[in-house]
Amino acid sequence: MIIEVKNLVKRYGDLVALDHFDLSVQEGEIFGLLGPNGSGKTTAINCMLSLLHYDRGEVSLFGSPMSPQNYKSKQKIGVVMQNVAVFHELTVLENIDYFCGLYVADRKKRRELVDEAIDFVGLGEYRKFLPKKLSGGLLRRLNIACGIAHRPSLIFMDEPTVAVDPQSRNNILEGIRRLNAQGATVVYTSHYMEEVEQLCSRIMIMDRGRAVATGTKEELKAMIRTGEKLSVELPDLPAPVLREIQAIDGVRQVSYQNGQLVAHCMMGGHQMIAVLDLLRQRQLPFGRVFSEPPTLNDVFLEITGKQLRD
Ligand SMILES: Nc1ncnc2c1ncn2[C@@H]1O[C@H](COP(=O)(O)OP(=O)(O)OP(=O)(O)O)[C@@H](O)[C@H]1O
Repeated sequence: MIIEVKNLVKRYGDLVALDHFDLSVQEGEIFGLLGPNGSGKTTAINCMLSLLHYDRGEVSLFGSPMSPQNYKSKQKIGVVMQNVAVFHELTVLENIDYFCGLYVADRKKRRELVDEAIDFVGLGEYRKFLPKKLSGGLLRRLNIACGIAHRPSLIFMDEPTVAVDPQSRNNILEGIRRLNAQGATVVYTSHYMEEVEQLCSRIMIMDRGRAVATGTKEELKAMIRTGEKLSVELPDLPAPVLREIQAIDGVRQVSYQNGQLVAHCMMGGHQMIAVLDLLRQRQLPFGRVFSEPPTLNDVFLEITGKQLRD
């Protein structure tokens, strides 16, 4: 295991930010920490990095205990924090060179690494720009370049796509995939479930400082009873027929609003044919039909009783 966290407890006064938190990450993974605001993702990362004191528990990185003095491990780690942390007096190139210089003393080698990092995040035409001249998305890309230029083998990224434009978001996500393909293990926090689903090989869903479920997205979705969500466009649906649909085996919950029937179904059933057959038998014409698999929000909702997004 490249990361092994056991029984971590972190309190801020009376608030328990991490509540007996365990985590194992294997080399080569893109591991997602998914949870709503305040669930403890940033605190978990800061504890793993020894940036925060914790009350209890153990953190081991690269097979050895992590501590503020463990410089051997620190050299192999890249960190992209939630808040952009760059020097506003330095240009794009100077910023990346500065952060890379904390790890790589050799100037020639550093020049190569900095150039690679600039290409990597697509900031080639902005090398001489000061950060204040960059858009929010470009600034985030600079933040990433500063965190990864020294070619770390373990990268922590804390919500790197918050408030960025779609082009920069795609650039960032694609970049993370490439870093991973080049051998880096990535721990990625987000409260965007779609992003985590697309990117991560395994996901931990967090709530109130605890891991509520961990697995691949398929494993997580198999943990719940919620199955597909069926939507059928139809101009009219009398209430008695709606009740008949509700009574179909495997249909959990139905609603009809603005010409759209929505049926939430149980996992493992095939209720679409039964629902459409019933509409046909009742001579109710319908238009487009959609079927959506359960989302990680459904997983979160079923386990915690709350929506992932507040
Ligand atoms: N320095 C601090 N002092 C007191 N409470 C804190 C401090 N930092 C975090 N907290 C609290 O600890 C809990 C976990 O916060 P944390 O920032 O780790 O969550 P998060 O999942 O990263 O949230 P976000 O998505 O908003 O970054 C929250 O209730 C937060 O208010």
